[in-house]
Amino acid sequence: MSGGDQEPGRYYVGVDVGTGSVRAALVDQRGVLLAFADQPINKWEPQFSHHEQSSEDIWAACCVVTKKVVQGIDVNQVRGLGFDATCSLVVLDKQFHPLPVNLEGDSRRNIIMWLDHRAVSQVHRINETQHSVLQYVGGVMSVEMQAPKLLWLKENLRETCWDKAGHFFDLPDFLSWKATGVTARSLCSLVCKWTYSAEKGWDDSFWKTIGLEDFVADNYSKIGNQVLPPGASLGNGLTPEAAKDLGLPAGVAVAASLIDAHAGGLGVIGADVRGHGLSCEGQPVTSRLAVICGTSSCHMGISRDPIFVPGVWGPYFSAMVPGFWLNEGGQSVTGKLIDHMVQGHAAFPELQAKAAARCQSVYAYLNSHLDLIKKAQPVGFLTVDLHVWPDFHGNRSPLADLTLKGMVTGLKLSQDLDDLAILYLATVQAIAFGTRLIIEAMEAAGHSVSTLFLCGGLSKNPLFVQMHADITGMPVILSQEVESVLVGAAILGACASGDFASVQIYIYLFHLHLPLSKYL
Ligand SMILES: Nc1ncnc2c1ncn2[C@@H]1O[C@H](COP(=O)(O)OP(=O)(O)O)[C@@H](O)[C@H]1O
Ligand SMILES: O=C(CO)[C@H](O)[C@H](O)COP(=O)(O)O
Repeated sequence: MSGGDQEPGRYYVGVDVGTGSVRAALVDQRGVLLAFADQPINKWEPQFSHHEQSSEDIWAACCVVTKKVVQGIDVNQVRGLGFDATCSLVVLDKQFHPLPVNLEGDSRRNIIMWLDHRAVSQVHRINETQHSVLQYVGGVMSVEMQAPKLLWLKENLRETCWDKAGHFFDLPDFLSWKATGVTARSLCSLVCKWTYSAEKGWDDSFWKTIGLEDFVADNYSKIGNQVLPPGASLGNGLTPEAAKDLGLPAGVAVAASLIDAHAGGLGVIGADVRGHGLSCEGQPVTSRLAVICGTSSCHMGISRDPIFVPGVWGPYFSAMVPGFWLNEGGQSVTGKLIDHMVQGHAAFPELQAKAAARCQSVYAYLNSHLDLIKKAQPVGFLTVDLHVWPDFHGNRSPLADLTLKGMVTGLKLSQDLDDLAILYLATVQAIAFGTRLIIEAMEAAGHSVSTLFLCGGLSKNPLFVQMHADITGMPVILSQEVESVLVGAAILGACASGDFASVQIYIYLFHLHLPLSKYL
């Protein structure tokens, strides 16, 4: 296998579809990010706990950002394209047209988002079966996975959606289909969200037991009966139509996709830490925990042998790094919770005005305000009387209880900027304690974690990063390239191009050039 000495001028494009926006990056063969673009995407919440998006809207945003990042280069030098996305459920009819996932019959809204909690009754019934596939999702299926959502559609939208549906895609797989016309699914999405086993395939008895025997009868054609490892090249690459949409030549290699958290994990877990005096230098990759922190946080730990951690998703074989088992802990709302607490506070308009006057983000302003009011004390002491329980959207891990709610204790009548700053700090601390609980559960089951590698939007917040280091007692490493999720997506494109033989080899090549910063 030839290594990193490729001829110059080979580019890869990574596209990352998060909850709130779509991002793209142009990356060279050394893993250096050369151009970045982002674009917000629409979200609808027609009822409490119902969260929907539009696949057409998302594809249009993918096209906008891709065109932007390749501006100014010879597009014939783009060798590969990789997508990652949130694990939301996309529904199309037999002719691949969007179908409504809502009672209003609005077919533009054809995606049930990952954080949608409408299928509570369905997931309870699925868990009551105690079917053996549940062992591989931490013992309890999450309402955020696809089986309960599919059952909800069958039970609630039979005529308008279920009977007409021809294709149910995880969003990452929808994007690779849209780009290539190939309906093959990624092993990542099917293993992590659809109960597919990398070793045994689909389990007919599971789908029959939960009342979705329809899939078995048609040999899983609607949910995927061709499965490829992330990074595998799809069909003949970009179709002429998709190529025109994206501003790239037809035939550019397109990779089987990854879920966004997994792309982030791939983007950071192989980081080369040599020469930074870090305790993790020389330790196995299995001692690293990648924490991808955006709207939610996902905690990705890998192992050579399967480890069953109650309340932590997995173990999933080869779903992120080929040949390794993956456990995925998670907190359903982290960035979204911080935004909710800060934006809902009475002093938010004052904060916005003061931050704008200093040309700062509200979070940079709050961090400096905390520095001011803490005086000589460590910042953590500001919250001795104020505590937050962060499960405002249930607990994903390790309690795996969607019924849990959030809580704040220690509130006073005052509602000034100091109160807002301290509430913000307590929220960040609560999230970091949540990460600590997840690590403790993983360690009790057999993982041995020594270092955290953070990425995602929240890793740009120094207070968030510092609290994770303080509260877990572990060093936290950040890649200098903050858009690590996009690096992960570009790794897929590089793999599909054939320039590198495997995802594993490419992780190490890419990371040789990424300087690190650390929090202790
Ligand atoms: N520079 C920053 N400082 C503080 N918080 C940030 C910063 N950038 C993004 N965030 C927070 O990160 C979250 C979004 O992260 P992102 O990775 O973009 O999410 P997603 O992938 O879910 O769309 C938001 O809650 C946002 O407030
Ligand atoms: O369940 C997931 C990963 O397994 C979701 O895709 C994820 O939690 C949503 O990601 P983000 O917070 O980055 O938008």
